[in-house]
Amino acid sequence: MIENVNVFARVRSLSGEESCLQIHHELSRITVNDKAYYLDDVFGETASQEDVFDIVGRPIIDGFIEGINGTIFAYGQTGSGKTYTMLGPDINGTELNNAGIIPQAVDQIFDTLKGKFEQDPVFFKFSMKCTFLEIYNDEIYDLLRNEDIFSKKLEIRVCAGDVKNVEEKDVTSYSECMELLKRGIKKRKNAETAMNSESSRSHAIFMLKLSTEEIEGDNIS
Ligand SMILES: Nc1ncnc2c1ncn2[C@@H]1O[C@H](COP(=O)(O)OP(=O)(O)OP(=O)(O)O)[C@@H](O)[C@H]1O
Repeated sequence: MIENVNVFARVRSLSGEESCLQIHHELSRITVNDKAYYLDDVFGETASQEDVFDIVGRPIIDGFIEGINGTIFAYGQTGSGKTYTMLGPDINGTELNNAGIIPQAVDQIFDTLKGKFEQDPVFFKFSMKCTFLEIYNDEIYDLLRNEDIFSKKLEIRVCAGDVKNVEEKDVTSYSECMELLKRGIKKRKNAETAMNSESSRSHAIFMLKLSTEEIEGDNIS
């Protein structure tokens, strides 16, 4: 069962080095230097991107399509595999191999919505908007703005709980959404760290806002 907050761990391979982490998948336990931690699930070095998405992403996306807000975020030190898990190893490549949580989520969302629409083109309607922000040195930048992002800092509207003047783009398909994602990623600030040759220097937030309308008899929901 999915709780309000679920916590997962994923261990990446260390190219030949010995790891101090041990994974016990059935017990959802990770052991670090003999200290055991129990989480909602744990993924070892052999877990695939699909394995991670099925447990971490799919329930959130199912809820999102039904109108429940959801967030998936990755946390870890530089080089630990956040970008790999969220996006995949080569998000800008022409072939999307080993797609991470975000591309798989976008695919599932449009697949489900288009299926619903094809079943009932008269009574089911949907629209989706996408925003992509980065937080760098405590400032917020819009990754989907056409002009130079360094010139436009944005502000959080605390009362409204959103970001002022952020660009919201309409998306109608998986490929449109992926184009925006790739465009935004190219604008992110990257630099090398000792642990990662292509380290992201900021926190990135990719958001989708979905509106649906279903007509059943006289009821519109
Ligand atoms: N599960 C995995 N399987 C294979 N390779 C992985 C895995 N996780 C990460 N890697 C590889 O490890 C390297 C670092 O991963 P990644 O860039 O995702 O780290 P990160 O946590 O996003 O780092 P940063 O915070 O510095 O941006 C990349 O070359 C990535 O392809």
